[in-house]
This record gives sequence, structure tokens and C-alpha cells, in this order.
Amino acid sequence: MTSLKPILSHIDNIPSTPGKFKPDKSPLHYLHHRFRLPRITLWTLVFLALIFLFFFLSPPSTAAPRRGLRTTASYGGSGWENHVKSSAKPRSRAGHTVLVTGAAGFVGSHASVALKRRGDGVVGLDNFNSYYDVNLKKARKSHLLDCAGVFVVEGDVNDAVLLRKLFGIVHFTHVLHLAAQAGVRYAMVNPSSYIKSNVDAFVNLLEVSKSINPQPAIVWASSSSVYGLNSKVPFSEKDRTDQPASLYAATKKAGEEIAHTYNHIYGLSITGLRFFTVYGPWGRPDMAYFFFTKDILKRRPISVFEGPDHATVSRDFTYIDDIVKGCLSALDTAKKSTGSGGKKKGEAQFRIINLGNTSPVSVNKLVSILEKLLKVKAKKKVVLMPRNGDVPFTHANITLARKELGYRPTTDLETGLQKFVKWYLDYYGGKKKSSW
Ligand SMILES: O=C(O)[C@H]1O[C@H](OP(=O)(O)OP(=O)(O)OC[C@H]2O[C@@H](n3ccc(=O)[nH]c3=O)[C@H](O)[C@@H]2O)[C@H](O)[C@@H](O)[C@H]1O
Repeated sequence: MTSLKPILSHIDNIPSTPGKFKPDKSPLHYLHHRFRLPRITLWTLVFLALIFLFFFLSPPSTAAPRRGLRTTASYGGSGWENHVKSSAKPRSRAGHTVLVTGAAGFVGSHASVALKRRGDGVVGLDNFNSYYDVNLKKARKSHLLDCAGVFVVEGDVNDAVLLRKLFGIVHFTHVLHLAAQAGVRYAMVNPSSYIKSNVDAFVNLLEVSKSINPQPAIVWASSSSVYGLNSKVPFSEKDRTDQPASLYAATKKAGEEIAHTYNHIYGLSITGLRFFTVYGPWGRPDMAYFFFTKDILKRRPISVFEGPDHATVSRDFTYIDDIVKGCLSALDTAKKSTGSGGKKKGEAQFRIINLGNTSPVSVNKLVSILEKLLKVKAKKKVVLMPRNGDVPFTHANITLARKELGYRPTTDLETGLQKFVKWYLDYYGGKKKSSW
């Protein structure tokens, strides 16, 4: 940044007590005598010059506000713009141009690679917060660039200036919004992070998207957790979702309602995908399959939850590649938004679709598969599931996904975990360049 020292040096002459100026030989003194300008005019000119310097000579990079979790942000400059433009370019005219938020995250990184590899233009956006190992996010970012040519912008979805800047540089046909504060249990530790990432940021994205011309179509990640205490299985999109068991679930449910509002008022085409416990290579270290693997290998005890009366706790674990296929198909089948100039011009598409595996597996079974793959016996401690946001089971009905998206999950838990364990051993065994 330009040094303000020479320009501000005259400020030393401002008296602490009015009327006690020392005799000076400053440029101000000279102008005052030479051109007979009143002192008030001169001070006004100095003030205007300072404002000019502040606004026009600041460097082009911007930093997002840092609240809660540590985040980084840096963007701006012609080199940066060129990276954004070239990453956004689809290989063919028919290709989409997609802004992927949360691109350095688990699902975001996989989806970005898949989109780019099939010929779409992709720009990633991620705030690299410290909820879990930032080095893993950085490694995903490097892989995205090296293996697929996807450029990830470091910035926050809450930063409206950045979003407008990106939309100003690139005409995004679609937004795949995967940035979120994940994890059901962490919501008791840092509740405000869920509001900031899952509510505030989503509203910010929708606000910007509705005012863009033409508006993009939006596909975003909701969650199986919205079914909360619903006990009717398998979970269908028609079932009740008004009994969330965690603040995470409540913010995802809020997102679904907020999405409906923006669809209704502004004609934004919006598809919410309810993901069911997604797992796989390059996954999230805060998830049970991931930290169980780590703890089993380190011969540390793991807590396996069970319900009251020793009821089994189970999840409809869904492999990452199946989820990615669902995301891409949701983008392909998304209809155009109908609004322009911030005004709705007709009914727009609004969808909420389950993406699960339809084959729930108990946590006990998950552990026994890991034991077999890792060839290590787990030190299991069976404990009553704490009341911290968890639900006893999930099970997706995917009839709508089949119909709307042609979605057909093909990977069972054992096959998916085999791929995860291979990646885990490669990555943490020192092969940092493990394949995608
Ligand atoms: O589908 C979703 O929408 C959510 O999926 C994921 O949540 P969950 O399905 O709860 O996954 P995860 O924490 O891996 O626990 C898995 C199982 O292990 C059990 N579990 C957990 C911890 C433990 O110490 N012991 C244990 O038995 C636990 O009781 C559970 O039965 C995402 O984290 C969340 O961000 C969201 O995307």
C-alpha cells in the first residue's frame, strides 16, 4: 500500500489546543501565503486528497471479515481475474459454467473435478475455515488445480462484494452451493457458525443471484438430518421435517424454507439435495468412519453409540461418487430461472430431492468392515447415544431422485470403505499426491 507518511506529516502540526500554531514553513503555509487561499479551503483540499488516496490507492485484494472460525480470503488483480476466466470456460458451447461454493470441501472438491472433467467450466469458492484440518482443504485445492484445472477462489459466501465481482467477471449459468458448516454434534460447541454459514451466507448468495441478469439456476446441499425425529421409514420428501434434532438440521431446514421464498418471489430455479451421510476418499475428518479409521490404526478406543434398550444406531451411508452423479444430474435437469432485474417473470422450478443409498447399515457393522480392511481389532466402547444432535437412524426413499435425476446409487458400504481406506493409507502414509 502507498505510504501515507509524507502526506500525513503535516498532521504533526495540528495543535492540541486550537489557536496555538507554531510558526511553520509547510507546503500549507506556502499555499496560504502564495495564493491567498483561506486556511479552511486548504484543509478541505487536504481532506479530499486523503479520501482520494484511501479509496483509489488501496491494493485490489480484499479480506473477508473474520468472525468465529478462522478463515482466509485473498482476491483481486488482473492475474487473479485471468485464472477465474480460464477456469470458468466450458470446453464446448453446451457446457455449463458453474460456481461451486465449498469447492475445497469434501463433496465440493469431488463435484468440481467431475464437472471440469466432463467439459463444464468451474470456478470454486471456499473460505478455508479451520473447522477441520486446513491442510487437507489446501491439498484438495492443489489437486483441483493440478489434476483438473479448477481454480478455487479464497473467500466467503458472506462476502457480497466478492460474489458480485465473480458474477461480473463470469456469466455463471449455475451455482452448486455446497459451502456449509457441517456436523451435527459441533452445533452445540459453536452454534453461531451454523447461522453464519448455513443461513446468512445462503441468503447472501440468493440475494446476489436474484439480482444477476440472467439469474443462475441453483443446486444446493440440504441434509438427511432435516427428517429429525421422523420415525416413518424410508424417509420420503413428503414426510414431516418439523422436528429437527440439532441446530445443524434446523439451519438446513431453514435453508429449504428460505430457498422457497426466493423461488416464489424472484423466480430463482432452486434444487435442494438432501444428502445422506456421504463418505469416501478425501472425506471429512470429523465424520465417524474417518476418525474411527484413525483411532483404530492408533489402537485408541472408539465410542460406538447405541440407542435405549441396546437399539442399533444406523445410517444410510452414501458413497461420494453416487452423490456426485446426483449433483451433476440435478444441474443438468435444472430449468432456467425466470426472473430478471430482481423481478419474477413466471413460475420457476423448485425441487427438494433425497440422495441416499437406501441401504442402512449399523454403526457396529461399519466398525467390523473397518476392522477387516485395516486388519486391526477396534477397542470398542459401546455407549448410549448422547443427546447432542444425533438421530438413531436414517434411510432414504429415492423414488423421486430416480424419476427426476435418473439417480441409481451403485456402491455398497464395503466397496466404498475399501476405496476410502486405500486413500487414507496413501494420503497419511506420505503419498500426499494420492490420486483422485
Ligand atoms: O446425513 C447428513 O445430513 C449428515 O451426515 C453426517 O452426520 P452423521 O450421519 O451423524 O454422520 P457421523 O457423524 O459420521 O456419524 C455416523 C454414525 O456414527 C455414530 N457415531 C458417531 C460418533 C461417535 O463417536 N460414535 C458413533 O457411533 C453416529 O451416531 C452415526 O450413527 C454429517 O456429519 C453431517 O454433516 C450431515 O451431512
